[in-house]
Amino acid sequence: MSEKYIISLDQGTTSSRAILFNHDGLIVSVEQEEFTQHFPKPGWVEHDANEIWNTQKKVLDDLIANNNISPSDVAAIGITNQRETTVVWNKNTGEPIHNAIVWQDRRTSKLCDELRAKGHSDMVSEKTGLVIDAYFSGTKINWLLDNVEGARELAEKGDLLFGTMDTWLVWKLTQGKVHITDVTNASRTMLFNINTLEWDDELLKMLNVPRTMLGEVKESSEVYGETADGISIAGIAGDQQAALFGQMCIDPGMAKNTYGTGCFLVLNTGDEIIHSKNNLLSTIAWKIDGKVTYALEGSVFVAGAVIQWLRDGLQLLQSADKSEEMAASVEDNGGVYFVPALTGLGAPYWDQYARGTIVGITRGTTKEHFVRAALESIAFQVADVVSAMEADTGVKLETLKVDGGAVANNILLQGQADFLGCEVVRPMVLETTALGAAYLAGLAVGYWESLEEIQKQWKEDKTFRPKKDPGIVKEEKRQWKRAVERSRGWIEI
Ligand SMILES: Nc1ncnc2c1ncn2[C@@H]1O[C@H](COP(=O)(O)OP(=O)(O)O)[C@@H](O)[C@H]1O
Ligand SMILES: O=P(O)(O)OC[C@H](O)CO
Repeated sequence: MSEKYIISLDQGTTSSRAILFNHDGLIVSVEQEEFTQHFPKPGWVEHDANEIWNTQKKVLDDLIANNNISPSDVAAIGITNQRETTVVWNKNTGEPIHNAIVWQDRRTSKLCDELRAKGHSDMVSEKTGLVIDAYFSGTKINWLLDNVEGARELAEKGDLLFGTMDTWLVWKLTQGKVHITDVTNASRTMLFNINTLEWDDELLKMLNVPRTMLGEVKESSEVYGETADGISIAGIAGDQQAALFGQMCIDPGMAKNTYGTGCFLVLNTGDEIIHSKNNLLSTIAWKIDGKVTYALEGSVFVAGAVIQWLRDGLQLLQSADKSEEMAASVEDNGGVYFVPALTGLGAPYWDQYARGTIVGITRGTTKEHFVRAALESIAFQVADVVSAMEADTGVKLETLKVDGGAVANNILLQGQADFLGCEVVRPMVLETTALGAAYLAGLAVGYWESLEEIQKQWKEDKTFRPKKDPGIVKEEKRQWKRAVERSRGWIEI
């Protein structure tokens, strides 16, 4: 293969990035642009899809220009994206009919309550692997069609298209020629049957979404089309699935957790769909060469975001990385427990009416205790998800591979190993999400020959092992559970 590089486009919740990888799976260069977060009402979160496209295009162009490479040096582009975030656009004009509704947005909570009350939960869970929640795309599309003037008529006429961010980017990159998604993103819409691998008529009817709005569902590693300058777009996966692949969790029983804005713990369950009895999600990890791999996922909505809030909201921290030093300066949390249910609680509680709660404050509490409690809250939430997973699979987790912006924090990862009672392993390349998409694209075009070849590229940076007295851990977990109970159902319906 004469081409030297693969490019990953990582369209995240807060920024668009383009990353250049070489054949060793190492990062050559990164470009990143943040974009605007819109909060039009409490609990609502929107992005301007045109701004997302413009930032994504800019970082791609800058990456190529700043590294003095030409498109012909690039074997393929892989796309990975924030999942569930929903954009609807007019296929004739190419213009979105409204801002994209972001995965964190809670505006459709009431509709979800109604769907549950009508008894749809079991059917949705059986078909999609999901719980009924405002998190997923389906109710967001329904909201857009019912609340944007004229939208329903246009949709019925077949003029509107729906996409998650992968779909939107492919459509833009191919100048409106290709309207597709991949199985991983489709599996987060609440419209896709993960058993039959098709959009599902009963779900479409339940949410009143015309089938003409939906793109064709593709595998995660194949050529979907090409950019204006002739680069093949050859890999797509939602960011958490891409991270699972980038961490090379390719065998059943392997798990990774990504600590970003939220935390997403994903366990490879092979060709088996495990229907969780403990409020986790079944989802598609990837489909490659006709073979589907499934996963079990625990999604925690607020993780690194709690540190961001201490920094920007409370101005208690100068920077996110200062949290490590501050937390290390106290022996323990001083009895303070912080439940960061700032946008409700995700797995395993799924309480959209929970809100942030801090308990155990005394005259002796300092800001360092607050910071320590905030970091511990991330690790406690992950431990809750792991307990649910172990209950579902009957297997004790022995190793958790970790990645994401917050894993720079050693106190967090040591706390995680203590609360889980298992090894927590941080890899050398932390950009596992982008790497996963690069691998998917590179495999499709023969840039990498096989999984065996890329498996050798994964390297460990550091392993954290449990150190804390198990008796103390047990007591701290008990206190955490009490704090969670106090945060639940806070918003009155
Ligand atoms: N050293 C640190 N300790 C704790 N949290 C951190 C640290 N560095 C970054 N973070 C948190 O990690 C998040 C950024 O991680 P990133 O993976 O870039 O997130 P995302 O992809 O969700 O935008 C932020 O919420 C930030 O507060
Ligand atoms: O953009 P991130 O990394 O916060 O990930 C968002 C998730 O895909 C939401 O499900």
